[in-house]
Parts: sequence; C-alpha cells; structure tokens
Amino acid sequence: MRMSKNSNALRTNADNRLGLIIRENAPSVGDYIANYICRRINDFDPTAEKPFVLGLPTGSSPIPTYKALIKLVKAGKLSFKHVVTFNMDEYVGLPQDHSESYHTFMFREFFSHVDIPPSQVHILNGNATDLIAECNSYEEKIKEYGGIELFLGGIGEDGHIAFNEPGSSLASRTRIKTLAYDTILANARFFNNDISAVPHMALTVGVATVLDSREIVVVVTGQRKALALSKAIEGGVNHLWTLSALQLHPWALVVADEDATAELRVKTVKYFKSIERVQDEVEATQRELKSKGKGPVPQVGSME
Ligand SMILES: N[C@@H]1[C@@H](O)[C@H](O)[C@@H](COP(=O)(O)O)O[C@@H]1O
Repeated sequence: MRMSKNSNALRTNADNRLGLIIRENAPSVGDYIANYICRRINDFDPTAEKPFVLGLPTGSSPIPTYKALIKLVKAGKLSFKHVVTFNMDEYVGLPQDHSESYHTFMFREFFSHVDIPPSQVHILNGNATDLIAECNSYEEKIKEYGGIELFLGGIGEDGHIAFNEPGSSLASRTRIKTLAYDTILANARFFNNDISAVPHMALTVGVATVLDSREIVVVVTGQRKALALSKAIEGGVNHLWTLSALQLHPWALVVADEDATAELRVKTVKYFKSIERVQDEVEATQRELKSKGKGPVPQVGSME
C-alpha cells in the first residue's frame, strides 16, 4: 500500500483501528469531518504533480460536511486546486442533467462552490453505452492516480456503503448494481415520492474499491441509520451490512451524531467517548512538548 510521506506524518501508532467519533448533531458532524479533511489535505500539501485523491459520496448526510468545506475554502483555509475526486456512485439511465443525478447533486452542493477544476472531478457515467467498460475504466483511472488517499462515505439505512447493497461481495469492484427495494423506497423522497421514478440500477464502486483507499471516513447521522451503525460496529464483518467491512481496514473512522447511536450499547458509546478524551489529552501534551522543543513526544495508545 502506498503511503504518502505527508499523510504518514499525521499517523500515530493508534492507526490500526475502526474509530467512532460522536457529535451532538448533524451540523457538528459536518464541521468535524470538514476540519478533519482540511487537515489531511493541507498536511499532504498537494501539487499538480502530486494531487490529493479524495473519494466522495452523495445523499443528504454529507451535505453539512460539504457546507463546512465550502466555508473553509471561502475563508482561504483550504483549496481544492490540487485535489482529484472520485464519486462513489451514479444512477443508471438518469440523464446527467436530471435534478437528482449525482452529477447534478455534486455540482449543486459542492463542486461549483469550490476551486476544483472540473477536469479533476470523476463521476461514473450511468449513461455510457458500455457500462461494464465504464466501470472497469473507473477502477483503472483510480489506479493511475495511485489510489484514493481518503474515501469519504455515507451509508444507507440497510448499511450499504456507496450502492453496495446487502449481499454484495466484500471483494466487489466498480460494477452495475440492482438497487434493493428498501433503497428505492428510501430514495423516492428525492423523486416526489414516486417509486416508479427512482432508477432501479446504479453504477457503484465496490466494497474492495473503498477498502483499497488509504483512509476511510464515514458519516452516519439520524436515527434511521442507528441499526446499521450497531451492526457495523458491534456485529461481525458481514456482507449483509456492507459498512461492517470497515472492520477490515487499518484506518477507518465513523463520525456519527447522537441520534445514530440509539441502537449501540451504552458500553460501546462510553468506550469510544473515552478513547476520544484520552486521545485529545495526549495530543494536547504532544503539542505542548513540541512547542517547548521537547521530545520525544508520547504516542496515542492503540484504539483497537
Ligand atoms: N448511493 C447513496 C449512498 O452512497 C448514500 O450513502 C445513501 C445515503 O443517503 P442519505 O445520506 O440521504 O441518507 O444514499 C444513496 O443510497
């Protein structure tokens, strides 16, 4: 696995973990993730020759993150000039300029508000004449860029990541996927609640495509995601809840709001909150020692 020198600098020996950060509500989850991504991009120090490769999701859950990222760009704290993006998925057969296509969504909610050159944006083409070739060349393009540095994801109520519906192989790659009835029902809200208007197929990166990225951050907000979160965090790795595959990744983080933790055990929530507290304390000590020019700085203990 290629690790960039700069992103390595941020890592501690706490890296091999599936972390869970809990914030009060969706806007504070968005702020947390936006600041996190901002730090990652700035520490990576991307250039035209060495861009930061970022995977991105659609859905209502990432909107607060996009809003917060836009604010950071407008405040001059972050730039997408040398960021290359790959979106997770796109509907099949929906015209690109349809108000609910993921192309339209991404430009409306994010790309047109930041300084990313459109040539650096990659979104699967659900209207390609050869959909299989489209999926294969997407995987190739990701490889050409040296892989994805950070994949930001959202989940469906059934625990799907991207459009990897229950039963998807955990070794899956970018491909055509028939959507589960639950997903069609959930997404009907974007199509005037008309189930027949929701495309029944999509192109999606696979679970293995997501797992290949060097870091994964997933936003999980709202009570309707609570069961999926508990299955993914407290259950075993299971292809019926594809988010659970994150347990196989060495550097994955879920950022959830309080509502999404409703199905977690009290013990689980307390555990992850205590981990965050300890980490904050150690990081504060690290900063203090560094500012005084003292070292070596202590490392955060394993979060496993
Ligand atoms: N394919 C997308 C997923 O990538 C996304 O995670 C999910 C969640 O949507 P929302 O955030 O609106 O609940 O929607 C769709 O199913």
